[in-house]
Amino acid sequence: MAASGPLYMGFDLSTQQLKGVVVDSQLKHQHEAKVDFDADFGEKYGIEKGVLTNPSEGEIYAPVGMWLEAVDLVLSRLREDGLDFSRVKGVSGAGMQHGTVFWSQQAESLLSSLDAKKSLVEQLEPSAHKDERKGAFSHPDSPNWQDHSTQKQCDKFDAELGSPETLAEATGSGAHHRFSGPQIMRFKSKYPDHYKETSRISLVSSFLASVFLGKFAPIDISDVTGMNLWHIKEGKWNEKLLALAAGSTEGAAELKQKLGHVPEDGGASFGHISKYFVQRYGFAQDCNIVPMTGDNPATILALPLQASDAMVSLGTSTTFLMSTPQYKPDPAYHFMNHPTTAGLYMFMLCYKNGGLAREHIRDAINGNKTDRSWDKFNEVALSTPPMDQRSSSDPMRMGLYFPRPEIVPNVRAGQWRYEYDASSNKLNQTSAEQSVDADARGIVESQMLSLRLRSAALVSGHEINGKKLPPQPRRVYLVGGGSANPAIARIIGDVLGGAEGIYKLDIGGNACALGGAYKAVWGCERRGKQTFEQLVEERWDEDAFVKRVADGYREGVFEKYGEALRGFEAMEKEVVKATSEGVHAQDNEGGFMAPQN
Ligand SMILES: Nc1ncnc2c1ncn2[C@@H]1O[C@H](COP(=O)(O)OP(=O)(O)O)[C@@H](O)[C@H]1O
Ligand SMILES: O=C(CO)[C@@H](O)[C@H](O)COP(=O)(O)O
Repeated sequence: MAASGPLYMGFDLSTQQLKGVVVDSQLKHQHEAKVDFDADFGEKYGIEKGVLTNPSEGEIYAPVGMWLEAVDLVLSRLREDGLDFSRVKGVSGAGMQHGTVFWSQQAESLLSSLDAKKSLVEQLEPSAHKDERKGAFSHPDSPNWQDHSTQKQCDKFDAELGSPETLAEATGSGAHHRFSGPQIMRFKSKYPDHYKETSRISLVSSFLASVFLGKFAPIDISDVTGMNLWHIKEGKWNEKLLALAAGSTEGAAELKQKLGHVPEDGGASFGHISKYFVQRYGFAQDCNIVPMTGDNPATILALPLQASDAMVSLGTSTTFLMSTPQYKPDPAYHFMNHPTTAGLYMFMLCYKNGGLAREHIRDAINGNKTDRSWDKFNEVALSTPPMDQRSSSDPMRMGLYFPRPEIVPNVRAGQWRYEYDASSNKLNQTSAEQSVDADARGIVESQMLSLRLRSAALVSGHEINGKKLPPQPRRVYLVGGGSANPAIARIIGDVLGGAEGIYKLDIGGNACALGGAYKAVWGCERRGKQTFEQLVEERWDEDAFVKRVADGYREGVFEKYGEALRGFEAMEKEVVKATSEGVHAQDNEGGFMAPQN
């Protein structure tokens, strides 16, 4: 018997891939497909790890035409996977946060009159085909979240409302290089003609929603909080910050128009899918486009996350996510609107040196760049003792591994190694002459110590089998490409704890797209005021959807990392101070460093 019943589709347009996941009403996974930008388009667009770079200015960006090609390709791969598009009743998803897309004056008329016999890129971005016709974009590229060209603009954003603290209080974050407000400010001054020609500025998420909708889709209520332009508590654009980005008070009105209205409800359909997709792929005509959100907000929708749970997303970036009713902003981290539930917030830490920095150590351990296996990395990581401390009289060894300039803390690229004696609280910088093998455990410990340090105020104690445990997350859920790695999961449990353990979603590598698909289910099937959490809990199948992959809290080990935290915090302070004073031997601005053995 042919399968029936509605299906829901979620996308994840992130740094290195476009992924699509399809689920049914019961949240069960049905289909998935992906486009890998380097593998599928590396040569054509000249990208590496999904992006183009201009190191002299710290710019990192991606060609929008490539993403359009990816949309057609991922849909054709879903068709090859057997998807019956006529059953798809809702589409939602996510885009990497902060990135902006600049639409031209003729964009909406092009979007609404697409010919189903031709590809999206041919019609919307003809210049990607060396065609001189005007396309739908006033600028061909979208700044990527790894871009770090906006220090000057960030200084102005931090000062505009009085201090980084007041900016964070208003917008949920201090100024960050990648945030859309500082990026738009720089774009306007670098490309004044392109800015003038822009009819609409989308985020990556609302760009993707616009393509499916066939007209401009509004910016999402959660993703808008990654711009440094939205006043979270007032629920509206901050006029002073708009004027700063646009260069004048009159400019603020024009910018507000280019950004458009932001609806409060993350679940209300924007309308039906564009006829291009109905004719080309056979989507149902009444398929709804439900607001697409940022990749991290979508990730927290992939499971019924409780307030005391943490998610660690091991993608290109490493991010730490919690859903919380508390709003306690600070320039060191981010608070964002929850994508579905008013009154909840998403707490986030985001590191630029995540997956690529771990790969960098993996390649050094493997001794060559062609062997991409994680086996040796995992083997040495698990055979190295916590903090590389072989006996209690040895100092702890720790380091910072930043092949690219880092966000948390804001320092330029470099690699530093230290020894820390916890009993005397003494910290010494050591030379880079250490065996690279110790770096496998070292880099994961370093990343996790940073997360533990900064999330300490949000976690609380738990009682397990009548025993009181120190403050830590109840569960840690791992998602993103790196969640497939058991050694990394083990070390994460050692450092972060996790009263009930470390868990992984069944399709953890696709959690973000999955969260997007669940959002589509909620947008289309919610009853009255049913919240996203209520709907997901009602349909959640714990045994099928999540797996416990490692122990969390281990008595003794967790406490040892607690001691290491003091040294880690001091090390970071020393590195930040030294780099800001320019006293720094081993750094390397911009690109990747040569392995240091
Ligand atoms: N077995 C593994 N161990 C560690 N890292 C892995 C493993 N498999 C994939 N990765 C990492 O996952 C990253 C991609 O994750 P993904 O979530 O798909 O990225 P993004 O969403 O940023 O495009 C790669 O950079 C790679 O380093
Ligand atoms: O900048 C951030 C969050 O603030 C990044 O998390 C991006 O949203 C992209 O992440 P990947 O999914 O590509 O790692």
